[in-house]
Amino acid sequence: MGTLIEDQLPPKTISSDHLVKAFSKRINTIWSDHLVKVFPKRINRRKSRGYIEIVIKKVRSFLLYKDCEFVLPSMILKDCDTTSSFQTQFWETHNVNLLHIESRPSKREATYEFMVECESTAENFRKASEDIKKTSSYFQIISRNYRENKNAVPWFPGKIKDLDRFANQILSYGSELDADHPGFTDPVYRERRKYFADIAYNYKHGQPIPRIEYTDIEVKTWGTVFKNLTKLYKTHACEEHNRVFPLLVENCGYREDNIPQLQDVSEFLRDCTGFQLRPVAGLLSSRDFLAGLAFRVFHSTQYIRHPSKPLYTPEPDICHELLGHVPLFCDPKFAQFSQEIGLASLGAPDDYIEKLATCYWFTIEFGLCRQNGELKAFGAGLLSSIGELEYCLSDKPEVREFEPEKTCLQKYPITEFQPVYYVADSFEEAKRKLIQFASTIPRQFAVRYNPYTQSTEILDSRPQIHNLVNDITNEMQVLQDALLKL
Ligand SMILES: C[C@H](O)[C@H](O)[C@H]1CNc2nc(N)[nH]c(=O)c2N1
Ligand SMILES: N[C@@H](Cc1ccccc1)C(=O)O
Ligand SMILES: [Fe+2]
Repeated sequence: MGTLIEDQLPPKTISSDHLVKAFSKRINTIWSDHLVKVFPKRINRRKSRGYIEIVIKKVRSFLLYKDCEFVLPSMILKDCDTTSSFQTQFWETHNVNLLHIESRPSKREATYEFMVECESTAENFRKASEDIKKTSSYFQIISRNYRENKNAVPWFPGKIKDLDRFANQILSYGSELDADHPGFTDPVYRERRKYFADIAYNYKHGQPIPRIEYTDIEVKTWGTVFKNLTKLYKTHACEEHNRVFPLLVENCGYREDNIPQLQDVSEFLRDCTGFQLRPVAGLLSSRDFLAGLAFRVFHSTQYIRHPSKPLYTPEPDICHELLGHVPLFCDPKFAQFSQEIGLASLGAPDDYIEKLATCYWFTIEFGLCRQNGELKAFGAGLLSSIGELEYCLSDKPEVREFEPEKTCLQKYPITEFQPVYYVADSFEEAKRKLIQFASTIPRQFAVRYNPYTQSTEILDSRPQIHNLVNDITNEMQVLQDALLKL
């Protein structure tokens, strides 16, 4: 992965164009970025105008990149209230490099809130933050570097667009195959994987997902998987999967001789539950992957498994995403359950991320459920693997009740059939248990997803909670109205 980024580093003489690129890469790639939220205590309310004019002293150019303003170090703030200009100088004297500063009307107090993005050594940052905390009425550090800073909340996306930052944080790039991968020695396959990885790497939120002309070999592989799996679904898949599948055939081109396009599927999903797909170049960390779910965004691969092993693949591929995951994300209760796992993960400590990832594994990937007294598969890893779909409902594996407190500790293999499966009574029941479990995660605030602004909100003040009460009261009104008219 490293090379991809280094290739784009600026040459020795720097044009402003190159700087823009370098800065955007830094924002995306340096994990030590700190996002600090500060309330200046003595803000002059009449004077503050909700924005900051920036004059850069030593470097003349003011850089604008997409919707972000990247501010060079050694700058001062002019023509805004004295508090924030004090603060900027303050960061400077502490040798903290400002990358981005933003002011917004606060949702917590009748004042403005400053979001400051900066980088520095851990020691300088600690000193500066201790000092600034004294002059602030609200102070929070949200950092990628949370392991070095015990006061920091692990960084998580605030706006849906922030998911663009995951693209270059993948654990393995799509074209880097392990030696035991069936496509490892196939140069044509590797080239193709690079092609897909690059599409995902360059994808930005809001763009349509590029359409793919799949090769004959790829379509044939899909056909084999599709034909064999659809035979099994009636007896092995849960009701929800069987209910939705015909709609995907009807609306999204699910056919033996056609690999559906992610864009078409994503649009259909949005109509069903508001879920959407986003292409991904490789494996994401559990933290990033789960955070996507909080926004009802599912990171999907676009390539297909190697033709030599159509019935089993050691990693997710388009068969797994489209045949395993998509049908269930069309189900409202399942969608809610999935988002709930995502929301619980935001800002959670590492050990809890692992526990949630394990719950994800034994439900969304490999879960079973009880329907009309029979066991059925709802996990996507089962619904996309002919071998494992039959195996999981045989009498060979061990089956236990889904109990997040216990399930979250279970170790599991990734490249072979699961020795243990967990059963949920219904998605609603699983969600209820999970919310209960999530309330044990140590976190100083509640998080809520605002679908209107497609952003996550940290709820840690009275005004925000009042707003929530207000929203719910409106909903209650609708409920009451509906009940009266029944
Ligand atoms: C959340 C859990 O760790 C899960 O296995 C995730 C990890 N990262 C991933 N990344 C991608 N691209 N696709 C996936 O299905 C997953 N699964
Ligand atoms: N084994 C699954 C793919 C998969 C791999 C890893 C995790 C989840 C799913 C299949 O063959 O379809
Ligand atoms: Fe999956």
